[in-house]
Amino acid sequence: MQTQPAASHFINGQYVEDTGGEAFDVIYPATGEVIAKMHSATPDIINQALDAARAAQPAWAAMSGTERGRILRRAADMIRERNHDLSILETYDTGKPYQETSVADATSGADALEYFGGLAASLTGEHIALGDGNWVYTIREALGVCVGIGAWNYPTQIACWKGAPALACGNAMVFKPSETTPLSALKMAEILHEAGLPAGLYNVVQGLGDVGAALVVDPRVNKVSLTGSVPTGRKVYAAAAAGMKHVTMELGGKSPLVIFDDANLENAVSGAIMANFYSTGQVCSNGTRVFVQKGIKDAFLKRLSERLDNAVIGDPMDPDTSFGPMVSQRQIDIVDSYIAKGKAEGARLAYGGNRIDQPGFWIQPTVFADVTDDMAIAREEIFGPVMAVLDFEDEAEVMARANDTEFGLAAGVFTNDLTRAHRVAAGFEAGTCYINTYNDAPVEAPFGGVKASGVGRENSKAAIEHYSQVKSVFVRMDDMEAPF
Ligand SMILES: NC(=O)C1=CN([C@@H]2O[C@H](COP(=O)(O)OP(=O)(O)OC[C@H]3O[C@@H](n4cnc5c(N)ncnc54)[C@H](O)[C@@H]3O)[C@@H](O)[C@H]2O)C=CC1
Repeated sequence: MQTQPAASHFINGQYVEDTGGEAFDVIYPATGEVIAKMHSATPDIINQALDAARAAQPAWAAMSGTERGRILRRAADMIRERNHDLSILETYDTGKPYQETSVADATSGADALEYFGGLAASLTGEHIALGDGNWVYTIREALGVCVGIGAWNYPTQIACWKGAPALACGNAMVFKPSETTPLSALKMAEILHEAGLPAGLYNVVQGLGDVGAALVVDPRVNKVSLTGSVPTGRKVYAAAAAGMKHVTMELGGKSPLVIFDDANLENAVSGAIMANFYSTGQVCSNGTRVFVQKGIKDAFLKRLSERLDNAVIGDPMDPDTSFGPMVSQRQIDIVDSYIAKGKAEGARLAYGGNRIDQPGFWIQPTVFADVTDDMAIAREEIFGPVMAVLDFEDEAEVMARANDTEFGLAAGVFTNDLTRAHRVAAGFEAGTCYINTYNDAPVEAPFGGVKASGVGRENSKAAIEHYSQVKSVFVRMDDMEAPF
């Protein structure tokens, strides 16, 4: 497959290069090979993208929602038709197994375009009757130019989860992918324009944090949506606040997964696997603090080890492979350092813990048992395949411990006690909760965090609120009065 794109950026409906920008390599995580060479956006490229977005947006907002939606839904169909090639590209970009990318990346992007394309025609204001025959009507308006900044774990999905609601509401988008995974957003831009999106409405510019920072502070930008870490989120939120811009912050987490001893053990083990090892643990909502009630601790750890033995670790392009490499040298080094900390702090290594000796960024699925709340592996986001298993005795104790974190992205519970399940979900300080399941993220449901994990919601009708604003128009039918 040709992994080198025609150029680094996609602006005003076409590929654009500027070799004056800092060069960086794209690496296939499974082998460490360079698969593309890119250039970071120069100030001129950033200017071109924002000017194009600014120029194209008013006419797009003036189109009917039905027309806008038709283009998004056409793009969704094209993504599905090309799912195989897009999934291979995503595997090259991220290292995630084709078994995953073929069902969870381009397809999830298509879901977003289909969903928001469907909603576009239904975005209306309301009529509000006042006394004496006077009234107000509201108009749901686009914000203008939205900037999207992506993380490296779900590059296609993030490009679409931000682009689809933005475009459906009549905005233009300038998207900056993570410098680690810059390839697939370009394909999304290509497809959107092939589907009929007018030039200038979905632009992609490449670069590191400085390019993101330049976009955030630009006065031509009305909204910023970031998927990234909490430290980056704090910087971006503060910079956007100075310009009073709208924000969506999808940030990191250290989510709790609570398994009571009445749970279906096999399902609970499946939940813990999905909450820790899918995408080699590189999922923001992962339930990496697994609280297991003492009565089933030994059975849980035994069954978990047996199930982990079934992981197929190998060539990510092989459809049988179910566990791939980490995304980068930097990320595997972070994970390694946390494994060392876990050992040093006295946690018991119950599974894995070693790098796999081959080119690329390979590490075993890793489980620590006997973890306590104060350990670094129980407090900090690792963003890799490291599960921390903590013991607990009763519900009140585990709820206090589960919520004792600065994060609040997600939380899960496995139990067969119906009332307890809902009581626990109500008590979690988290934006996204799961009962007897984990890490589902369908486009129909709101997704996002509380506390340090974020602001705003992606997906669902809730996202519309974050990509549009309401104008109130007061209409007087009788005579206007004034004091003098
Ligand atoms: N809540 C969510 O929906 C998700 C959150 N994440 C979080 O993302 C993190 C991993 O992704 P990374 O790419 O390492 O995160 P990161 O925070 O290092 O980078 C995210 C993006 O922000 C850009 N950036 C960095 N500094 C910036 C600045 N000062 N101004 C503007 N942009 C800047 C980067 O170039 C990148 O595109 C994890 O913490 C993870 O939890 C990842 C996926 C989903």
